[in-house]
Amino acid sequence: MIEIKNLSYGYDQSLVLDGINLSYDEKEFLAIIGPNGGGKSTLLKLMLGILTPKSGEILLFGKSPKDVCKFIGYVPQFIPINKAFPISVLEVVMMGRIDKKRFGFYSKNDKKEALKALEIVGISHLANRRIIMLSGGQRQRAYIARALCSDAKVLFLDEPTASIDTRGQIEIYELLSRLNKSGIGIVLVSHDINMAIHYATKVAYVARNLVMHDIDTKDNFLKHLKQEHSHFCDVELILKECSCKKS
Ligand SMILES: Nc1ncnc2c1ncn2[C@@H]1O[C@H](COP(=O)(O)OP(=O)(O)OP(=O)(O)O)[C@@H](O)[C@H]1O
Repeated sequence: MIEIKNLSYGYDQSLVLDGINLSYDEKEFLAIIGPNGGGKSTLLKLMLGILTPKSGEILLFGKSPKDVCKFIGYVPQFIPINKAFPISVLEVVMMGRIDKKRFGFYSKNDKKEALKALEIVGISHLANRRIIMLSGGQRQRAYIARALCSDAKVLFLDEPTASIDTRGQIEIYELLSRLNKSGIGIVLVSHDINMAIHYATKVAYVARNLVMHDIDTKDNFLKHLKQEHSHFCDVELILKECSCKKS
């Protein structure tokens, strides 16, 4: 579903990503981890078609990302909220169907789909509340609902649990895991290695290059890190000596 071949990208002369290869299908819950400035968000933006590769190729569902945006739901890292604009949760979620509007109006079906998405993420009771009144975790659920109701086959999320408390983080990861099991692809950038390891089925470590790890079980992955990467710590994974296949 996502095929990346020999991808390189730099904002100026120097390369941020160099020779990246990745093969992903929607059955997987893929977490992209790595150090600050390693190129995680850049990789996500390339997969979304927001940026264009300097060299190499990215195919989503066999096509260029720009041609398949209707299958992609994106939850960005920062979503600015205009406090003076009293938009409701339901209205935010319906924005996911903006391309389906007819003559500038949402249909009954758009509203039905938005309510269904709110039901799935567990906050249908908050549909009429102003978005600024929600907690960080509830707001993040609303944005996931917005991405879902666009009929997305894969969700891309950039740091979905930043500034959410631990309980809220677990709930968001549980929700994403459930969505993944129901057939929706999940690709997320995370700094929280513990959460990523616990919920993801694949972990891509990105620091200019990409190293892919399969996670059959959390224990095996931690054992693997201990054996192969003696300087592993919670925040900075340094996998330069990694015996895993560098793709
Ligand atoms: N628009 C831009 N113009 C120039 N350089 C940029 C731009 N966006 C990112 N960079 C640089 O590209 C590199 C990779 O940035 P990116 O945001 O992809 O890293 P990241 O792994 O997501 O980092 P973090 O974990 O800190 O969010 C960094 O050195 C960053 O300064």
